[in-house]
Amino acid sequence: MADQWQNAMDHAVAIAQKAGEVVREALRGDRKVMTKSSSIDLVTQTDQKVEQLIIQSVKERFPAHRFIGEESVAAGEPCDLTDQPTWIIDPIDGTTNFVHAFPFVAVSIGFCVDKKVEFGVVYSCLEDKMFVARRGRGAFCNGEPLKVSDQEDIKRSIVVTEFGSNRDPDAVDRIFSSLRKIVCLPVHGVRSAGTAAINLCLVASGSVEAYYEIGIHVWDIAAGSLMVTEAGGVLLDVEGGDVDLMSRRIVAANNRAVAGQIFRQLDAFSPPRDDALPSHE
Ligand SMILES: O=P(O)(O)O[C@H]1[C@H](O)[C@@H](O)[C@H](O)[C@H](O)[C@@H]1O
Ligand SMILES: [Mg+2]
Ligand SMILES: [Mg+2]
Repeated sequence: MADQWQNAMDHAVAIAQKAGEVVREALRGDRKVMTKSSSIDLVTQTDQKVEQLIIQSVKERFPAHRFIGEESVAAGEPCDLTDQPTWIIDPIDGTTNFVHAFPFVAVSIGFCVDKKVEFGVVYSCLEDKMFVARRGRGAFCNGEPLKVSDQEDIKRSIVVTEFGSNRDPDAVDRIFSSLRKIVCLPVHGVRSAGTAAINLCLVASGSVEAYYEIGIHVWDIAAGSLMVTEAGGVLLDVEGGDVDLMSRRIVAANNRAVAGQIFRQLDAFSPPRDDALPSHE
């Protein structure tokens, strides 16, 4: 059966590729760094330029579609997810990596209809890996199908997480207490790529068993979350309920056994929801 969203997905892949060229080119020159909510919440002109490039090109092709973009929300646009076709864009996921030339930087484009992610595109620009997932049709990296790890024991797993940009002492204490419990299970290892989108692709690829984070935003995870489920993995909230893309909390794992062993260690907290803020932190 023909795929209703094939044209949009092809467009997303093409524009992610083009955005990746802009990111790679920008890495060859100086990067002017600005800050958003705090001194460690970074943004560059490249983040803004890439977001505009993506939005303009999608608008020309699909004028009725809506957008949630990280840098547009930072500039005061609403973060409203309706039932209408909506592109959810993180122009550079891993801006801190980009600023420091730490080599994991992604362009992340999710596409939702009726609040469900229909497709996700994550382009890992420096690895030149194009991850694509289509709801009900699988997840792929450079055309090769992705499959999660079949490990069921957290003690034989690698877990990925991030510290994020929240330095509120209570949040930092909870992040460390959760991490301590996970490290001491013990797990084989803990890693951080510095980008939620790539972390989710690592779960989808079977390179790690799980990823969790509190404090991410919908644009960090919209595309990568579908990569995980289409590769056979699961998503949960950090307290074990259903994942909510606007809640800023996620556990992504290869299976329910590992996801359950993760969320039970977590000292959960609730940052302000993406859909409850006039503009994001
Ligand atoms: O702001 P960008 O788009 O680079 O995204 C974020 C990452 O994706 C998080 O996992 C990560 O923890 C950081 O909060 C980072 O800000
Ligand atoms: Mg991001
Ligand atoms: Mg970003």
